[in-house]
Amino acid sequence: MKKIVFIGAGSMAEAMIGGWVKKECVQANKIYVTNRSDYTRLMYLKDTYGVQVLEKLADIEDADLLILAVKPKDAVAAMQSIAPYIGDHTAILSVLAGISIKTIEKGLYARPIARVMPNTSATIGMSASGIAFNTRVSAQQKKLYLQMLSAIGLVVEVEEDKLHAVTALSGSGPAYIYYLIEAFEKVGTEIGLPKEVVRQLMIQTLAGSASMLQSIDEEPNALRRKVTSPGGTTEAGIRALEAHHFNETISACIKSAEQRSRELAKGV
Ligand SMILES: NC(=O)C1=CN([C@@H]2O[C@H](COP(=O)(O)OP(=O)(O)OC[C@H]3O[C@@H](n4cnc5c(N)ncnc54)[C@H](O)[C@@H]3O)[C@@H](O)[C@H]2O)C=CC1
Ligand SMILES: O=C(O)[C@@H]1CCC=N1
Repeated sequence: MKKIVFIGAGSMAEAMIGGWVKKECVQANKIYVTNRSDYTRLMYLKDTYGVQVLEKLADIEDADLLILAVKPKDAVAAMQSIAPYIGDHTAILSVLAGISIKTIEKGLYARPIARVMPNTSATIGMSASGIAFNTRVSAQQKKLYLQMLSAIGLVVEVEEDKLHAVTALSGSGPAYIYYLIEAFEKVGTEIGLPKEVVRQLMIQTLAGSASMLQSIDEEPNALRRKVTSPGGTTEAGIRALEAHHFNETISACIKSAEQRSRELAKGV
């Protein structure tokens, strides 16, 4: 691909650009960025990653790929602004939460469209992404998208409707984990450790547990049992989690996010 244009230059665009440039998967000078009005932000991306700033919307005409990366509420306006200039051969990759392939086809006409739900860990090549395609995406294009997404982490192909679940779990997931670390830091300081020490200990604990799950062929439940001594500290902690409805809390979190993704699809 000679020209890839990001429509929207926020957190998710930066995470993908950062990941691709670092992994040398896409040459920075083939990536163009544009947004609604914040030119300083575009210059920051240019200076940091070596990407190009799109001079005017008409310059999308010869783009091979447009990446839709605005907020879902701005999607219709963004599509209306680019529709007059979009070239016949241009394919679309959307990272918009909720917004369906059908809506994108309505806004940008019949063309190859892929919807991906990455997460911000793309920055360090550790995204967990789900992807779905419309029928116009060729086998060769699919292969290319899967390669591009693999360069910034794990990618799993799913039916389009399942992207709501992917969004709720791994799209939003990093925020839940950061929230968890915030909670550990709060309580850790309450019971007498400096915040920095709590952070170090819990990041390592999180990374260690994730690596155990990746490298050892055992169920989470079995690994948990190995930590939990009868009558010990873990058992006391887990009992408190159960008493405070941990499973219901997680279930409410994921179902609310999934529901919100479905609402975004309806423009709510
Ligand atoms: N932030 C995240 O962790 C993830 C976000 N997403 C999706 O990525 C999309 C972008 O999210 P963020 O980067 O977090 O948002 P953001 O608010 O950081 O960035 C949005 C960008 O779109 C630009 N924009 C708004 N209207 C525009 C228009 N009409 N034309 C051109 N540019 C326009 C804004 O100026 C801004 O640069 C959303 O649809 C979100 O659902 C998907 C996965 C994870
Ligand atoms: O919060 C959001 O709507 C977006 C989608 C997944 C992560 N951030």
